[in-house]
Amino acid sequence: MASISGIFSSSPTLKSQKPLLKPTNSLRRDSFTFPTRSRLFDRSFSLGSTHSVAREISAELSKTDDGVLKEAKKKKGLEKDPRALWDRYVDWFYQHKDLGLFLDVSRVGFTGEFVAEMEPRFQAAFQAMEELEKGAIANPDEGRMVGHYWLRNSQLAPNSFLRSQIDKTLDAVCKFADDVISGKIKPPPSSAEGRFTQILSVGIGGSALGPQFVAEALAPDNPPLKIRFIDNTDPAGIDHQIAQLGSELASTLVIVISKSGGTPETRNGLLEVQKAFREAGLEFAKQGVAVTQENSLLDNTARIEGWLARFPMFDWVGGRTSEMSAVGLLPAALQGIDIREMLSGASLMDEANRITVVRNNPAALLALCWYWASDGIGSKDMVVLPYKDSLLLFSRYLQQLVMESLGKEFDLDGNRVNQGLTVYGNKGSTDQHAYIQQLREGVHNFFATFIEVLRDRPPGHDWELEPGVTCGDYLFGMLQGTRSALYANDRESVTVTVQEVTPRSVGALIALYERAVGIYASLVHINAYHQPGVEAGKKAAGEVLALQKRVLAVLNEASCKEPVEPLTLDEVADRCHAPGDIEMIYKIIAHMAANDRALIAEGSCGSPRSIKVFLGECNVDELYA
Ligand SMILES: O=P(O)(O)OC[C@H]1O[C@H](O)[C@H](O)[C@@H](O)[C@@H]1O
Repeated sequence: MASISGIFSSSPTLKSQKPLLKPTNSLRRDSFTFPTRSRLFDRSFSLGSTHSVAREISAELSKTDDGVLKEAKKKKGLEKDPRALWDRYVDWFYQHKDLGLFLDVSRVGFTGEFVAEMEPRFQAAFQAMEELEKGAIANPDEGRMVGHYWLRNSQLAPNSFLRSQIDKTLDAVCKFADDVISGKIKPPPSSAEGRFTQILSVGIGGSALGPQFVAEALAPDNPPLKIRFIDNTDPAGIDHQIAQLGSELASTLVIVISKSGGTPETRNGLLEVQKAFREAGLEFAKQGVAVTQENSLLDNTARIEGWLARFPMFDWVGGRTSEMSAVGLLPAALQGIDIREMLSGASLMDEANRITVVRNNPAALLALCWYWASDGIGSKDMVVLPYKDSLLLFSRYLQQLVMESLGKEFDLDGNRVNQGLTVYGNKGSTDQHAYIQQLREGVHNFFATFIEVLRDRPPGHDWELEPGVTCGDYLFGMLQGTRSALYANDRESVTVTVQEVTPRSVGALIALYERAVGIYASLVHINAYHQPGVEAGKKAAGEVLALQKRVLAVLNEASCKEPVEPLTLDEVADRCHAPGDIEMIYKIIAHMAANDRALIAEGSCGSPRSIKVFLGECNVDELYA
């Protein structure tokens, strides 16, 4: 059994230390050294203050009148002269030679005047990013550092403790994956296979989207372990995944991923999977792996129940930027994906994104385009169109990365701004046969991002399906044609080109968009690293379930009477002392009735005022509970 619990050291988190600290205003961030942990805390907090200098600059700049943007847009339509457009293409063309990645922003109409106007904001954003990477409290509301960039270059981590956490985890992930693939770590002998053949990943949001995207993009045709996902609390969806595994459940490694370790959907998925294991006579603990923060509910459960392995999630890595932590690396490595190459692609991209000249910094160029195209307020949606089947899930992955990061009600100073940038898209050319009609001719509420992959097939496999033309040439033609047709109708677009879909280029793409989001957030002066809005929905869901328990108690009491007393909705609401919640009570009862947990005595759910309801079975014990 692989036990990596040593990785969960008992060191306190930075967050728990914060109240002990005294803010300083030192700006001499480069002169710090960190021989002891207490110095580390001092430093991170003083950098927090330094970070606020960049914030202040950015706050001032964000007050700048955006009249320039409007004026520039009015004056200048999109360039249509082919030679001038070619010049623009070449002038703004970005290439990263080592990564084989190119960025074309020529089909976004920003002007030189606009770029000059934005320059101070970009410089403030670069400064904020530098401070973030050095360990500033860049997520002020949650008092957290933001360290996903350290995951692909641990040397950047602000102290040796964090560095060793990163390195040890990466080594543990690689070793565990090697041992599972080689059969050194096996399922219990009851498995016919004698080795693990399947992964069932249980997680949601940032604990699912990265692993799903990477699996779709990079898993080989015959991976050492195949992967499936439970990323919801939909019972039918869960049953489907378990049914598909069939007898291979005995050789399935279940990876439960949750940073917080308390997300209800993930907990439910785990409970459902554990039930399936019990029913199949299997011992879950021997096949269960947890990826979560130290001492979370999930971590404690896994430790107490003696699961096969546990891997850490760090406080300073957000869910939506966790693909390069154990969250993404463990499932990827188990599928035979070269995770060190992914990390190296991301690291190279990070280096490029540290350049403080906008036109030479690909993430800054993207942020510039987003700002121009959506007026810095998300007035246009970003449609992401990868012309490559394996990148299908990129837009879904970006949806969380971009929308959860940028969709904010308040800016860093508490002003109501209702920021955001809507992302959607599937893939080309498939979408040309679905909604591109509207993009070309309909409501003009978007800009496009084409993701182009130059290599069609592995070398030696191509053939001409008509003289001089391959299947991949069609895909290429469709992309170029759509890009031109949209532009001809004043629809702007960005094109990101990679040579091939490889662990390196996928790592680079993830890093590119992570940084673009961070820079854009600075430009519009918001915190990209928290998600307060998500809590409102979770709280409301909890309230619905609490109300359901009261409804059940009321119905149970009436159903235990002799004779049974069917109740109207008004009666249920009164007895729950919740007359204002009658609509929700109706929905709760309709849901229970559809699942045979409540019986309708009179009327039908289609006519809410007419129904009288009771429970098929009364539970006397509960009456006195
Ligand atoms: O990883 P977990 O703690 O289970 O969280 C899973 C997801 O839940 C939330 O709703 C957050 O908004 C996401 O950012 C997060 O990725």
